[in-house]
Amino acid sequence: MTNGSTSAEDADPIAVSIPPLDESARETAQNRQAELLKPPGSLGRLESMAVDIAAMQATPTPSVDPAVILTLAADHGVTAEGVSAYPKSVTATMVDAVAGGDAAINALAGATDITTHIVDMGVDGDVPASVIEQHIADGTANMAVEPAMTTTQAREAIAAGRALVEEHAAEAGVIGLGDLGIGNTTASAAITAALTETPVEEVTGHGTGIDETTRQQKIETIERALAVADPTTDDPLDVLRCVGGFEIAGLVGVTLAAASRRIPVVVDGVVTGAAAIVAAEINEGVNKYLLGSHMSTEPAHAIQLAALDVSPCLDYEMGLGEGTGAAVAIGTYRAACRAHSEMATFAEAGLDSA
Ligand SMILES: Cc1cc2ncn([C@H]3O[C@H](COP(=O)(O)O)[C@@H](O)[C@H]3O)c2cc1C
Ligand SMILES: O=C(O)c1cccnc1
Repeated sequence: MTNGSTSAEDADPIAVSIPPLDESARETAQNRQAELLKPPGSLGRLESMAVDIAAMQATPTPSVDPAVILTLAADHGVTAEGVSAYPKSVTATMVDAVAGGDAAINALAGATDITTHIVDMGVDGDVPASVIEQHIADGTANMAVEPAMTTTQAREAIAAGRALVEEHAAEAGVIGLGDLGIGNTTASAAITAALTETPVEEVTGHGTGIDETTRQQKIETIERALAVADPTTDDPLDVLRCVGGFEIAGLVGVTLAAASRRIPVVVDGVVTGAAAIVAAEINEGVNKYLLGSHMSTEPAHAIQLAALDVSPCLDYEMGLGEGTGAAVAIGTYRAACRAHSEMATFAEAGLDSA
């Protein structure tokens, strides 16, 4: 069951119109950068970050505020194959912790003035009433045995993600993507292998800390899943249905809806990266609205970012998810936008620029 979707989304949740970047706003912002009270180029990539956001938001004075992170949670049937260092029940426990303000995402988003929302897309267990409910089912099926979800469920989850943006982040300056779901680095690696045509061995990491023997089991599980369901690799919705997750599908919907509203989307780690490559395959216009955050320790992440042509703005050897990398990066994007909008020009300071 899902809720909050409009009849238009029910008709075709993947059909969105994504506007082109505003090149005139980019040019105005670029010119302003050249006039600010600093040697041209001396704020390095902070300058291009602000200019890129100006083109996305169609304004010469870009701002990340109000910044919102949507952390979508769901369970994965593939945990039955022993692919994670933690039991499936930890997903519900972590949703509880996020709702109570006790998780890493709460601390990091609090430190960077970001509003967070936690969403149940398909948790197999009880969650507190304060969690936003977009529950599709009690976790996906085991992808190593059968497709993770039905096409109807994949579409419902995408529609739910779109509804989340409309209902909770329509006025956001930026939206950061976050995930929770034991087993979801397996789904993410499988999606990445299929859509980027990369050998499973190269995209499969240690997730929450599995040893090398278990990683080999994870590789074998993903290879079996891709052989069992045999998704059409040039059909992103089919790949999502066969080896995805409800939170990943929801994040696809969030990304499509944000891009259609000119809201920049800050990709977090490997799970949100998997959602981003699905969204970009559904509609290539998405690419222009993606902002990198960090470089995850999971090997699929670098492959995803290269496929998306997105650069991370930091590398702190993080590999957690929840939106934690996005939270830290949004602090940097905010700094970039504030320098751009708040600094005086040489003329305002009564100085010649050269
Ligand atoms: C306590 C805890 C907090 C987390 N926060 C995010 N994840 C991350 O790790 C999980 C995916 O890794 P795997 O595929 O190896 O299961 C997801 O829940 C993801 O959000 C966590 C994992 C744990 C254990
Ligand atoms: O990069 C991530 O998003 C990640 C890495 C390990 C576990 N969960 C998420």
